[in-house]
Amino acid sequence: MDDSPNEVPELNRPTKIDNIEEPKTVDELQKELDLLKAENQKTKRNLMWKVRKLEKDKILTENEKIRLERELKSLRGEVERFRSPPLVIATITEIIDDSRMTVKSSTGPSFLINYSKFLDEDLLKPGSRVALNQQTFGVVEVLPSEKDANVSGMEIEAKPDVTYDMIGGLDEQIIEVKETVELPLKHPELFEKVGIDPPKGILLYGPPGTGKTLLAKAVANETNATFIKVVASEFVKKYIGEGARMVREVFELAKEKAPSIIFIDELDAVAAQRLKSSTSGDREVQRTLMQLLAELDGFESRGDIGIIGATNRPDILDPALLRPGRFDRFIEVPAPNEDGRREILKIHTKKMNIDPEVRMSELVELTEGLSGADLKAICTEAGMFAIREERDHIIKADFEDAINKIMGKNKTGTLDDNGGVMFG
Ligand SMILES: Nc1ncnc2c1ncn2[C@@H]1O[C@H](COP(=O)(O)OP(=O)(O)OP(=O)(O)O)[C@@H](O)[C@H]1O
Repeated sequence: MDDSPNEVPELNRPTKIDNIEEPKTVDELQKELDLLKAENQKTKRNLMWKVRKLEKDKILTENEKIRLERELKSLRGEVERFRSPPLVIATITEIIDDSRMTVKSSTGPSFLINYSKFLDEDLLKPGSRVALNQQTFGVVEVLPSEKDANVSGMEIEAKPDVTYDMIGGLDEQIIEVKETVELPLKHPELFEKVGIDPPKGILLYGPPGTGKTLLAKAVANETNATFIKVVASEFVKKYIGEGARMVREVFELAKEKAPSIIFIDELDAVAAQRLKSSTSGDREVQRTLMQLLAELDGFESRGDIGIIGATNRPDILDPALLRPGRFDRFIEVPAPNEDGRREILKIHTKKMNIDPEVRMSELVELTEGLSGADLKAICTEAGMFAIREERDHIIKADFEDAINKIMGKNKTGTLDDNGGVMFG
């Protein structure tokens, strides 16, 4: 070791270290600082924008929450309403004083009940119909007159203008209907002479829109009968005892207007197989069905009243309804096959002004699986497309658009261009 005092020790001597960078100049540092500042500004702006968006989202979510709470409340109310027992219908027989009156309920017995002074006095008259709470027998509301109630559930036509030639693809069904409903109405003496009762009721069953109502109307037309249509689901809509009363009234009306055809659509609504009746709604359906059975059994089939039921669900019908002397003939009204569709399309395009390029066979092919009601809708729609384009005739594209619209999807098939008018 060398300890000479003149020598600077090794450690204190300035050395050059390779990997240390040259110090930055002030300018460079300033530039970096500016860059960082700009970066910070940008991040700050982004964050502020995000905060504003979140605040907006929060307000929207809060509004949505309020809306959903309101909806929940109204749905709860609705559920409560459905849970509440149906009301009893009664007719006022006498107003005793300003708080009491006597009523006769539609299920039979009479009651002396209290009523509120807040009800409209002008409406509270003997003969008015009121709805009563099932338990307390308090008057809940005064109902519109019976006539109004009837109109909503019943359709009456003196002589419908539907004829058999307006029905396509149901030739066999027409023959059967003629034999079972028309013949007894037109020639009751034939049955008398032979000594048998004419069939009372027939049941038309099949998918919706296939011509069941049309068939019933055509019979009424052919026999000059009044057509009375009721929709069975209307029987059991609201008030206890109302369904049975309506059934009674329909049969009374049919007798009054005889010859007549009673057409009961959606028969399954009151005639589904009896379940263990637990709710008062079920019991109401039962009562209505019992009344219907009683009317069917009770009236003498002299052939001047024909009863036609219709359903899409024959499988769920109560067998009691299908016994002899009730609805004992069943006629299937299926969706139309190829020939059926051709006939139906011919009927509905008869008066239409159609371009010769439209080929019937193509339309028949493209409409496989559709019902008579669908085919009618397609013809109407095709006409509408032509009107929209200010044409006075219907072209192939109109039909294609109409078929697509009715089928609810874009069918790929198109009509070919071979020409030839196929409409008769
Ligand atoms: N076979 C058919 N021939 C001609 N038009 C038909 C035919 N089937 C249905 N239509 C048309 O569809 C319309 C509805 O048919 P309709 O009311 O007879 O059907 P439905 O079987 O009684 O239906 P729902 O079961 O829905 O009561 C008719 O007014 C008619 O324009």
